[in-house]
Amino acid sequence: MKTIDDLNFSGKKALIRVDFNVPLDADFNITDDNRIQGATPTIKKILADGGAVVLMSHLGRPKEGPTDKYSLKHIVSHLSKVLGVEVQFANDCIGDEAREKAANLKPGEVLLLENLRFYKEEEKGDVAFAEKLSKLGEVYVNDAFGTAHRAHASTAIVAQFFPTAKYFGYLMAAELNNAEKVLNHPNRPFTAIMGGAKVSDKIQLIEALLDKVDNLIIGGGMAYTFVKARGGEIGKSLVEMDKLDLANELVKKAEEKGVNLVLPTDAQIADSFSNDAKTYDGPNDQIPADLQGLDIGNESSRHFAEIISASNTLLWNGPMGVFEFDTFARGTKAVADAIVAATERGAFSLIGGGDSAAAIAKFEMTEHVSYVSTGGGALLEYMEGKELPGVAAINA
Ligand SMILES: Nc1ncnc2c1ncn2[C@@H]1O[C@H](COP(=O)(O)OP(=O)(O)O)[C@@H](O)[C@H]1O
Ligand SMILES: O=C(OP(=O)(O)O)[C@H](O)COP(=O)(O)O
Repeated sequence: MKTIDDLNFSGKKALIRVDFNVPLDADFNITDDNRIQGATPTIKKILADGGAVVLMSHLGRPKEGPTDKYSLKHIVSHLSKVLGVEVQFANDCIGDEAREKAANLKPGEVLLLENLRFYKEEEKGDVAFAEKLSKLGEVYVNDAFGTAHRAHASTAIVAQFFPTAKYFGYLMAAELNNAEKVLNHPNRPFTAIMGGAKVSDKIQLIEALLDKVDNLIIGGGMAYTFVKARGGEIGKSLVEMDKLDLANELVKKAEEKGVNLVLPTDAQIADSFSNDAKTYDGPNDQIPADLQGLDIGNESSRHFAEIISASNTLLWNGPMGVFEFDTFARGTKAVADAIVAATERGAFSLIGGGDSAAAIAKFEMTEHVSYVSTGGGALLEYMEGKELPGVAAINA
């Protein structure tokens, strides 16, 4: 893997694709800067070498052209603080201003370009647009793991203009190494814990994992589709009626492959989708018609924790319940606690997926697991065995 360690950036201008698609509140404060922190070592190494840095990113999914809401100018002051450098900003990612500011950049200086997605050419992977971007640096670095599953102008196409001067940043390298370690060199037993809302989002990952894991724990909203498929009564719980056969097939496949597929047995049953709901723990296949399961029950939490405790590699994707409400965060917290305890006695734990990372952050456990991925969709696609365009473009 060609990383930025293979080059001394002294006197060089690096064009770095980062993923600064960070969550902002109504006052444009960054609510989670994991992705900015993640790209910092790459930027600092290049500056320390005596190089200059031009940063490019998208923010959100702007529909039509420049909008204040999606401007990257909102992150400049925070980024300056994190880097300890006064970051310059270009109000457009291409054009005269960007060109001049990039041309005048001195060693040790950093320029951030405006949101790439203000041009539809970015997502279309337009070659002419990529070429314009390529003029802003002499070396191309991709450190945008969170966007590596997109074949966009700045993540993939631009690399062709740097045939001998394209490198992976440290974040990209760390993400790929950790994902690879879990997938291909896990210490056993290897347990995957899947949760979240929908089976349909995770189906390919579940199938791919059946060839890799010893235990596959399924919790969260998606577990009810499995319970329903077995003929259980799940009340108003989340279900995908068109995925019942698929759920049964997955259970059968797991049996054939000798994978221990573990479903919850009880649920925290609620009378409404709210933090103030009245709740009780009961069997998740006997939920009254007007009620719904919004978390796994305590019996399931204990069972999941036992399996996690006995594991040496852990992959967690998706919460066990509606953890955004404290009332339904108990199961997710129990799983997080078990993962932290296993990590402390030497297991390797990889946390992926936007909501699992948010849950770990909410419980202030980010420092107590082995690795929290900055990728949601990108990590899932990598784990499913797909080639990521952002990775392929550097390796080409
Ligand atoms: N039992 C449940 N009923 C309804 N929603 C649930 C349930 N369990 C989890 N969820 C919701 O699933 C969402 C996360 O799903 P998903 O996006 O698939 O996870 P991730 O982003 O980690 O991949 C969370 O917002 C959570 O509230
Ligand atoms: O937030 C992102 O991905 P994620 O929602 O899968 O974590 C990336 O920045 C990619 O954004 P996109 O899904 O709009 O291409």
